[in-house]
Amino acid sequence: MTALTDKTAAEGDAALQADLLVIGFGKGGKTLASALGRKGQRVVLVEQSDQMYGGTCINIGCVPTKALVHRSGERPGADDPAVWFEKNARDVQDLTAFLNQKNYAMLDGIDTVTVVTGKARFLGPETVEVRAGDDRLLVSAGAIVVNTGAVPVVPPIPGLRESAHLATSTDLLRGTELPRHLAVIGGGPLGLEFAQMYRRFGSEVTVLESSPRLAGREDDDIAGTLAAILTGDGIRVVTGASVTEVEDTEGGAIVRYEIEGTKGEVLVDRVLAATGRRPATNGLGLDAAGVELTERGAIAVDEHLRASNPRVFAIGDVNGGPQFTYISLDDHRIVADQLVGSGRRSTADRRAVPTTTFITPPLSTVGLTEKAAREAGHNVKVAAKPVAQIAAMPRARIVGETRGLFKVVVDADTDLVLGAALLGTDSQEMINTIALAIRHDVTATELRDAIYTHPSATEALNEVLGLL
Ligand SMILES: Cc1cc2nc3c(=O)[nH]c(=O)nc-3n(C[C@H](O)[C@H](O)[C@H](O)COP(=O)(O)OP(=O)(O)OC[C@H]3O[C@@H](n4cnc5c(N)ncnc54)[C@H](O)[C@@H]3O)c2cc1C
Ligand SMILES: NC(=O)c1ccc[n+]([C@@H]2O[C@H](COP(=O)([O-])OP(=O)(O)OC[C@H]3O[C@@H](n4cnc5c(N)ncnc54)[C@H](O)[C@@H]3O)[C@@H](O)[C@H]2O)c1
Repeated sequence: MTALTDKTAAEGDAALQADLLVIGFGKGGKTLASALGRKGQRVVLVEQSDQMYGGTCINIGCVPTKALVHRSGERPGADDPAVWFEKNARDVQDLTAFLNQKNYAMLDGIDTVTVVTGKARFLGPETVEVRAGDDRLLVSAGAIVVNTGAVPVVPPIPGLRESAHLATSTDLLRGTELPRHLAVIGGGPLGLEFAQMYRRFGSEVTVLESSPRLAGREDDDIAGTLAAILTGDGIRVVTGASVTEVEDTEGGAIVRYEIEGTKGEVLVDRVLAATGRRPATNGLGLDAAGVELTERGAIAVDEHLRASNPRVFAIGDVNGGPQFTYISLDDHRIVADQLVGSGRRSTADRRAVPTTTFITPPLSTVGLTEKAAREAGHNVKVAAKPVAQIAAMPRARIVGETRGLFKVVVDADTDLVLGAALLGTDSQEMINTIALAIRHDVTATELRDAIYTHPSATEALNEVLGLL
């Protein structure tokens, strides 16, 4: 059993009985396993790959991408871009290897937690089989939490799946070669972060997005500023594009597309499929467990994240909720509350969940857009100012990043903040302050007149909200 777990090998067991079984080493699952293990519960945490201790975020998601985004802005002009990229890619891979081992040790170091490395599959409502090669272990548990994440979608574009040049985000993060020309199919957060970071490392980049514009949910002024920043960086952004075919040739892959009947094509050496991620439920044997799926293939859960089998919970990307690490973390709070708390916490408690797309400068949002607020019938006031014109925010000039637009949407009748879209330096920090204000009914006037540190980005609120 050594392939599965050192602890069972020592005891020679082929079956484990636990209070809690967590399938998948994601953010919510590992936090739950750690919390309940520290309370003395017998916990088994199963992860299918030793490359994934700690889950998507630290190994193939948030951490390596943001580390590369940061490093992409630091290239010394004279350096060979390919050499510089390779060095940085290796540095970031070292960082994720370090965090992976830290995560393993963090859980394995708890006496009552057993980390099992193998692929889990339900055999029945309360029994799971874990396999690694020829090794097999049966685990039964009072509560079972599925935290298996999501996997990239490769769209059914003729020639794409067969192309030698196809890459998922995971493939790119595990490589060290700088593409000469990268095509990115899909202009969502993942596509844009990769597009801009490769561009800044020195690749030519073409983004092919099927929607009529980028950031389709955002107001026109924010979406327009975003597009101008990306094209200003030399990224070719093609919107309204229907990608019709990918054909491998000697010189790379030809990606063909159409916009309203007009054909176009681009020759590239790498094609990133960035068209979303779907819940990872394949091979989990959910039928055997009596666990139902939604129409979109996620595990169907109630507001306490309980599945149709009441012993089973689903947390993180696999339950079809917003795909963010901090949502997986919050999911763990709800399940912990069910297992060892008051049982009152639920997904309905969530208000004003912020997002950040980590392009440079970052785009951070929370709550309603101006358009959505008007459509919802609010009497709307808007404060918006280009970052370059915000005199009270020297931070932008200090860090040499003055691009962007800050916009806050306020209810004119109540003075409460309805939403914000902050495209500008350090907005990934500022947005958390605005989200907290929305959640706790802090008014726009109070936010405007608050004392902020200097020179920070948040102090822009003193000036921008003064426009109301
Ligand atoms: C490139 C990229 C960048 C991202 N950037 C951000 C960001 O900046 N901020 C943000 O908040 N979110 C970001 N995300 C999204 C975020 O990473 C995910 O929403 C989050 O990691 C999901 O966590 P989770 O808890 O659902 O599970 P995951 O962390 O995905 O973990 C699931 C684990 O389950 C394992 N597993 C699957 N099936 C089995 C099985 N049958 N048996 C055993 N183990 C199994 C998998 O190997 C995996 O380790 C990014 C995602 C990607 C891909
Ligand atoms: N900073 C962050 O928080 C961050 C970063 C990366 C990823 N993520 C998460 O990971 C998940 C996956 O991200 P994503 O950007 O891949 O997914 P997404 O679903 O958010 O965006 C996919 C984009 O691809 C476009 N698209 C779909 N099919 C297409 C096609 N055939 N041709 C061209 N365009 C097409 C869609 O219109 C959309 O704009 C998201 O849920 C996101 O929340 C988060």
